[in-house]
Amino acid sequence: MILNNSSRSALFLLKRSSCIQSTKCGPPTYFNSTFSRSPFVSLSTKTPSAYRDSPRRVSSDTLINKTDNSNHGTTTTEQLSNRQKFKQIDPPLRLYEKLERLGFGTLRRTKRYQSVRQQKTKDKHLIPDPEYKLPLLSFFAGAKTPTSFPSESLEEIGFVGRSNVGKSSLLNSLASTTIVRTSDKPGLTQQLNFYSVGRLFSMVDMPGYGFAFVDDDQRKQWRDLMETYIGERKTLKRVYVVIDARHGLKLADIDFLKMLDMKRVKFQVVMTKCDLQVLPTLARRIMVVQDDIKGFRNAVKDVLVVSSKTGAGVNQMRKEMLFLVGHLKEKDFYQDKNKK
Ligand SMILES: Nc1nc2c(ncn2[C@@H]2O[C@H](COP(=O)(O)OP(=O)(O)OP(=O)(O)O)[C@@H](O)[C@H]2O)c(=O)[nH]1
Ligand SMILES: [Mg+2]
Repeated sequence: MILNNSSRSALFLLKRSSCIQSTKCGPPTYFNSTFSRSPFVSLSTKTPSAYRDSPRRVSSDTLINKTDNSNHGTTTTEQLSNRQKFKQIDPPLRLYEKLERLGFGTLRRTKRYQSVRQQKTKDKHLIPDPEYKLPLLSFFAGAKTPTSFPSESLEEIGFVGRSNVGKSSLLNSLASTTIVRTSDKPGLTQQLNFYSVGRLFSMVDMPGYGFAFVDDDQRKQWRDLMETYIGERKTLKRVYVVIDARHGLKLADIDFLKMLDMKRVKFQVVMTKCDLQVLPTLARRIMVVQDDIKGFRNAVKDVLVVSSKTGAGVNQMRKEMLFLVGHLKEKDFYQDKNKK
């Protein structure tokens, strides 16, 4: 029998379907799935991004709910995966404006953000903040045990966070220097390092917590050292909890925040490495983090956003620090400098 092209492919499809249904070929996994994808759709032909967004990657609960007829095709918030929920967060326009002003890029030219752009062009009288500079940074003490803490004199600001999150780099960036040692390998800072900022105040760089590559004894020793310092230091004015903007607050961070709250130490979350996020994702991440810290009594509600690499947001952080240690007058700090 001579077959033309179309009857050949029809025969091929018929054979393939009977093969899938027969046990000889092994049970195809997607047959049990509630997701009704045609078994003949070749996954390899999909683009990576399409594959990423494919319902196959969504948790099974979501999948089941999505195909549930009782919902009449609608999907409620509870049925969405965390990733989908994250994408649905709609940050307010003023947050985008703030991030643009801090130097975190500009919004894409989409219809959705047109109103922000129009609003911006109307604001012709924007006066940027002056450039704040910190005096020379100098290392004056390193402490591996509480007995080697230097005597209390200047007010201190501590920097904590998970390993490799960018604490030491942030100190360098704030003080426009490179004297603090940094590394792309976690666990470089292994003691409390005290740096004086001229005669204004001191910054204390601390080891990272939640570091899986050091042994438990070492980790406990660092944790005890930090807890003792934070709990007993009278000159400690504020603790900056540095987190990676790509990850938000992790369990180790929450655990540390609980300890700070218990010791009634005022702390503020600083999101760094913000250059590695696109603007809408960064804005959403900020909203999630702000929501996460709502329950902490000693948390400063505003989250600081910086990039040590590009310097975005660093000037704003310097301004906050100078105000905190009393070197910036209240009227200069609170005055809305952006309006005439
Ligand atoms: N892209 C980018 N990379 C950063 C930023 N800040 C720090 N890094 C990089 O992150 C890595 C870790 O930086 P460190 O400052 O050593 O991190 P750390 O938190 O002090 O690490 P430990 O001392 O090990 O706890 C380095 O390779 C830095 O170059 C940032 O804002 N943007
Ligand atoms: Mg470090």
